[in-house]
Amino acid sequence: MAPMSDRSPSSRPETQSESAPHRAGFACFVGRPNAGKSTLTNALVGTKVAITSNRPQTTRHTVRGIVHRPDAQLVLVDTPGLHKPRTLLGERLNDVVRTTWAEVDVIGFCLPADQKIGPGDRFIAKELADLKRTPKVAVVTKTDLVDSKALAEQLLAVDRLGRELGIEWAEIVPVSATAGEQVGLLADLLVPLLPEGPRLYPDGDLTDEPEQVMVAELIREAALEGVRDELPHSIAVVVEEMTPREGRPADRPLLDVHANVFIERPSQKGIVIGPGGSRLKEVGTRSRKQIEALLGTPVYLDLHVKVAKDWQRDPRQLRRLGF
Ligand SMILES: Nc1nc2c(ncn2[C@@H]2O[C@H](COP(=O)(O)OP(=O)(O)OP(=O)(O)O)[C@@H](O)[C@H]2O)c(=O)[nH]1
Repeated sequence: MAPMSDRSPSSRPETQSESAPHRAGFACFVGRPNAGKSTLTNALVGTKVAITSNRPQTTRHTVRGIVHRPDAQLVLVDTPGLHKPRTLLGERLNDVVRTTWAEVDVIGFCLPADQKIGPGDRFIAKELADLKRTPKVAVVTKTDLVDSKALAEQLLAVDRLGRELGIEWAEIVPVSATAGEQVGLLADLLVPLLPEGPRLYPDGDLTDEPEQVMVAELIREAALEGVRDELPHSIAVVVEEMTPREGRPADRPLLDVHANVFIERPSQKGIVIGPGGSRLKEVGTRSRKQIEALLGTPVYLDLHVKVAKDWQRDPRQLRRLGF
């Protein structure tokens, strides 16, 4: 195994970027729900682009974050978790995941340091083993949650898993995205696995996800906070309109955002709206702040809760909701 080399971003000679060929390509993080994929994407990119939550399976859209370096451009594709499909939506999500895996230049397999490797991890690892050509980096996440002994054991367990399933890890890297530990090193190790080539996106781009989709994701994230476990899959958010308010002075702009929160059944309405509308108000306040931070402008957010009956099972509804 080749974990934890002592290379660090600061130890790289400045001149290397001039002599080494420029590399550019795509990487995606896979792993079971809650493995820390979105948080890691954000830490690498340095700004909030993917949606994190302490609830599983919140990442719906393929959100790309882009790491710009003098020597490379690393485009991160954040996929939903692969899981046992129970609905049409579940099947579509799994298709999205597999298609993404086959297209990227390198896959980062995220395994949390604080949890034993379980059936969920093995399920994904077996799928990875079938993808012979794509280099795979095992990323042991959340290292801040364990001591060094437990971390060492986890690194060995990951090594064993690879050997057992015939996966040759290009690297095994422990990171903590929240503490910012080894995040730069991970980028250093991913870059050499990318093909040589010019940059794929202009400098400064952080994501090519349309703003409306990111705004919808932020609202969805806020709407999922603190609700019952079964509700997450029943919520979809569509931003209907985002327009600058007319007649505002140039130094005090306001962006009007109109969004619909779709649920599957009328009985779920109460959960989302809360007593006297209190919950929805909270969701609005929380997501508005995030949207303002994302877009850098004050926002007026208008949220409506609507019932789209059994939207997860209806192909027509799925298309309308952006799946
Ligand atoms: N302590 C600690 N917590 C972390 C770290 N990375 C992620 N988390 C937490 O783990 C939870 C899940 O993180 P996410 O990044 O949303 O996980 P994910 O793999 O993208 O999850 P899905 O979207 O459900 O597939 C969140 O509560 C994060 O705050 C880390 O490095 N340290």
